[in-house]
Amino acid sequence: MPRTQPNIIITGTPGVGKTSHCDVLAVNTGLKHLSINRIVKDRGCHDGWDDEHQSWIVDEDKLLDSLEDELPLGGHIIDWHACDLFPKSWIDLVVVLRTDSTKLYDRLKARKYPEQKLQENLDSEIMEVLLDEARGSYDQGIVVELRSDEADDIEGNVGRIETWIKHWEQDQVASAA
Ligand SMILES: Nc1ncnc2c1ncn2[C@@H]1O[C@H](COP(=O)(O)OP(=O)(O)OP(=O)(O)O)[C@@H](O)[C@H]1O
Repeated sequence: MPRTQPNIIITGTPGVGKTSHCDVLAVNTGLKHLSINRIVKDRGCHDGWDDEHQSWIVDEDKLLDSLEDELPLGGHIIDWHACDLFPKSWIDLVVVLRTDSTKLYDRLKARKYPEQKLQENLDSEIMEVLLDEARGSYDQGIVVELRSDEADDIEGNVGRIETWIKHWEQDQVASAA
């Protein structure tokens, strides 16, 4: 059955501002904010804790199994630092947030990230790893790169995404008529 509400991935390097964007977008649109980090932990979609990287070792099959009934229905904002595992047929828009490396350094430092993890994330942002992943996994037309340097960017970006949602929903109605 065609979706009446879209599924949107908000992705990017840790600290780039995904949660900050998703929280506002969820309030403004009523779409459901799915924090994949929280789902991995709460639904046990992992093979234990990785001490070195201070993160859960994600079991992608379990994660997809746990999402396969709800996600294809639409109406979700998917918040994660990876995007390539979600089937193309589930996803309508992929937003890759980007930020300046000095700003990212300050944000991760404020979160007391260990030096190695901080450096890995900085490298990942500089090398555009998430942007490449998004472009390699989805049609070019649905991948959008947005800046998340200043607090004002959040409001502007969310406004742009809300406009996109309205157009998407109008297109769905038009193509169903
Ligand atoms: N556009 C922005 N301008 C200024 N500060 C921001 C911006 N976006 C996020 N921040 C700040 O950066 C920090 C990290 O933001 P946030 O938790 O939203 O990032 P994230 O990408 O969701 O991180 P993670 O992947 O680790 O969950 C927070 O302190 C937040 O207030």
